[in-house]
Amino acid sequence: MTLSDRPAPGPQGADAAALRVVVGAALLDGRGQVLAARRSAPEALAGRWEFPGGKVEPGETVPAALERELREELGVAARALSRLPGAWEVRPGLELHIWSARLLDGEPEPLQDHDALRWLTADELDTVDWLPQDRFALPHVRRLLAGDVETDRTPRSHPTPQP
Ligand SMILES: Nc1nc2c([nH]c(=O)n2[C@H]2C[C@H](O)[C@@H](COP(=O)(O)OP(=O)(O)OP(=O)(O)O)O2)c(=O)[nH]1
Repeated sequence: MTLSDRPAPGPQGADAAALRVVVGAALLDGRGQVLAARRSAPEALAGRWEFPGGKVEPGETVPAALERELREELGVAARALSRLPGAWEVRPGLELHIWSARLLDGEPEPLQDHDALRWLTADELDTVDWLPQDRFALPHVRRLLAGDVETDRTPRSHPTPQP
């Protein structure tokens, strides 16, 4: 059972006030690859892989938070597309949501919080050491990737290796 199955907060909104969302991006390149990022901090999480993103600030929408985090952490412009099913507890009061996102401009770089980035195909999703909660999202990401190949034909914003 995921946290999405819980009853909605009561009319006072007390649960909602206590609950914070961290949003991760399944950032697609339009060619069937998704970006994974290796955390550099804190020490307990360093070396584990995640979907780049961060906590939604008070008063901010989830898509806006995602787009802001991708600008700050990776230096890219991206558009949040839609939320994947599920919500997973990171710790009490903090739950993880994953959204699909499209890279619009820029080449992702590990500017903040990460020390490595990898574009992964569906077949490569299991080749990195994901944070535990992120593993629950992988079946949804795999489905997303199956529908991502050549969905748009605009030039990729990250370079193709030359022979
Ligand atoms: N960004 C991100 N965080 C994740 C994922 N999976 C997962 O368990 N987490 C956890 C790691 C952290 O405990 C927490 C997010 O914290 P964060 O440090 O990335 O948030 P933030 O960028 O907003 O940083 P701060 O304002 O707290 O300094 O959620 C994921 O896929 N992406």
